[in-house]
Amino acid sequence: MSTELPAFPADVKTHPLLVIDYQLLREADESEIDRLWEAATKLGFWYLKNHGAEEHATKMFAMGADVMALPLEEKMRYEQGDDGVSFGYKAAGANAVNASGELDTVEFLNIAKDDVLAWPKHVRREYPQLVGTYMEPTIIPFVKHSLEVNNTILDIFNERLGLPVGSLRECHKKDEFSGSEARLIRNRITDSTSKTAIGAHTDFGSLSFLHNRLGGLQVLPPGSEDWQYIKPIRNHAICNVGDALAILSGGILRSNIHRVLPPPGPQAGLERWSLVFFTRPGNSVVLSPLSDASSKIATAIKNAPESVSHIQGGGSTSLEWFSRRIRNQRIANRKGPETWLASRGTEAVETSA
Ligand SMILES: O=C(O)CCC(=O)C(=O)O
Ligand SMILES: [Fe+2]
Repeated sequence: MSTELPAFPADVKTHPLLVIDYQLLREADESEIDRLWEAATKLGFWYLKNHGAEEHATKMFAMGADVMALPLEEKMRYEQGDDGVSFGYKAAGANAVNASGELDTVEFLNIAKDDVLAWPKHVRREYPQLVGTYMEPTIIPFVKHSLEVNNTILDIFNERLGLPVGSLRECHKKDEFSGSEARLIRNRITDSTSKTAIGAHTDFGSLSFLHNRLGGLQVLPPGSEDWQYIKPIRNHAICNVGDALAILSGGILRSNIHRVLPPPGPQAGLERWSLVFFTRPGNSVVLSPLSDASSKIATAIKNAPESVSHIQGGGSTSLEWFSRRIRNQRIANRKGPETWLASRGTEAVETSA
């Protein structure tokens, strides 16, 4: 993909994020860890620099361009289906973006971390053959690096949450099947500059490691009525906390609602590509606050206002949580606005209020 993209417009309001230096996190720099903690607990989004994944991401975008150029008929042979499984291809228009059932405009390719780590075996599903040619040079290095970055951050949160060493790692075991996946996203040029590409949502899992080249991502900051753009910054990833970690931490870590629109200003009219690695808990992990393991989490739950009771997760397993959310956003499963509501995670209370 060309790096000569038009700049993000200067006259569009953006929401600033703290810039966290991954190398400093690795060196256990206390003041950097303080800043990460502030970002993760207040908004739940931050920029990450010096993360070492930039080259891997560039190669992933090239892989994505190649694979997405396959005929639709070929991609549809690997479609994710309507049963609440994410892995595989998702065509544009297969998901709702809101309760009235408007259609999304993005296509995805979701590659399971379990298939990547087991390669050349397929343990979760098959992908277009072309994907296989990119496994060793491109996909495996990207996924391994992304896991390393997210695990480093999980270990920091583990300590700050006062959990026994390794508790969060135990919830995200490398060898347990999970919903963890790499996602390549293409938003084709549409004739609208305002049509929602991905509807408002919180991420389903624990940590998302996102690579953006063009604008379009927006957050609804806590207490705000206005959606605000997150400006892509070269060589900076965007990281955010998802529902699973918000629930496990008793709401101390924030899973913030976000959405994607077509790129703004002079970037409008360009195809938008993005890339995410999602770290999600092992399928068997029960999504409930880890109150028994941490007095900080127990206190957070005790003091939580009634309005955030959704943060308790309801005790479903990670697999159930994840499947429910995916299944109910599929337009093929839509019965009415209730289907959209059934796809909601920790954003439910805030958005329906
Ligand atoms: O494309 C983006 O910038 C964000 C994608 C996203 O929010 C998601 O896939 O969950
Ligand atoms: Fe997201």
